Amino acid sequence: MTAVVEIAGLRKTYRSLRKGTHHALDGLDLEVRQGEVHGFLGPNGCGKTTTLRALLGLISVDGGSMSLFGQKVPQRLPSVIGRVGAVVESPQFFKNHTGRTTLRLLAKSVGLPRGRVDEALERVGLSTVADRSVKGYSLGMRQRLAVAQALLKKPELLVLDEPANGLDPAGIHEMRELLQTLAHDEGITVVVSSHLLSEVQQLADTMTIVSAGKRIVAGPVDEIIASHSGSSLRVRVSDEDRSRAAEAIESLPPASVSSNGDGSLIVAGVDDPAEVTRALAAQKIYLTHLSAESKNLEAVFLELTGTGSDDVLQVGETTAPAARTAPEEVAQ
Ligand SMILES: Nc1ncnc2c1ncn2[C@@H]1O[C@H](COP(=O)(O)OP(=O)(O)OP(=O)(O)O)[C@@H](O)[C@H]1O
Repeated sequence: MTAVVEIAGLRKTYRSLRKGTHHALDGLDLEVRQGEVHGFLGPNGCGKTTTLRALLGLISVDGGSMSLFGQKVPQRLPSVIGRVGAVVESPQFFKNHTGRTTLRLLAKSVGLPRGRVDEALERVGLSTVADRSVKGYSLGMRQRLAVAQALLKKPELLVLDEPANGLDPAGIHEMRELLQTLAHDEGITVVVSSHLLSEVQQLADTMTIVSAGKRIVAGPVDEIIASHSGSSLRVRVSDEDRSRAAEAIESLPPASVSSNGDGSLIVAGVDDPAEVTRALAAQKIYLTHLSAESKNLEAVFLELTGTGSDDVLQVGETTAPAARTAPEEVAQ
């Protein structure tokens, strides 16, 4: 499949008197293939927005190369930008206008036929509320209106920066369904940045995990999780049997046993739980609990990026990242 987005070795340095030199992008690579939903995942401040803004020609970079549909960016951006729909800044709307008027004005300003408006409203599921003023829209409806705005020009690539930010679970679900439909039914390539681990896990086909301006890993979401997740077993026995149980399990090479805060034994290196039950039964130790533990994307993400729980929101959390006081960009 053709690469729709190709970024190699991207560098962006910010300098300010107060904070000194900061490498927002430190040789970042990103590749997105046609027709996939690609999750661009990383903790707050790792460089996602900077990358997307650079790709869309909104900021300059200091090094590296970028292309869209095989055309060098920013040099050839004018020849391909018509194929890209993007929402990278928080969408601002005139609140007294209806959804339909908002899109009509936009379509008119860029010379698009009026018929596109109804089509776009239909695709994002806003047709029935199109004649209500935007001030009565929920955040999820506004996000969908922003996507409709990006869809007006019938893009082949849709770039969305944190589209789930601030949405409630129902809004996140709707956004996910919309983006998957656009990608899988209509063949639009979708790039979504996110710090919401569960969201990428549920939404994307492929992903790039970024930390401190660098790509840490990229590939199909399932493969990344599978290749980084080691399964383990959680075993519980009575308190008096616990140390004998640990010894019995450790006699099964290459098993290793560690204690968990709740009194369970966590066993790694044993694929077949029956081996554990056999080893314990041979010592006349009987289980009160046995279960398989598997790592989710959050555990993989924390392991790969080396980020602590202070740096990254937890699975399912939908709060917007804390506001940042960004020093002024200094021309390079
Ligand atoms: N205009 C600017 N001037 C100085 N530093 C900036 C500027 N814009 C971004 N940065 C810094 O560059 C780094 C990357 O920021 P960026 O917004 O790309 O991160 P992000 O991954 O999108 O995070 P978030 O999800 O919090 O927006 C951060 O440390 C940020 O403080």
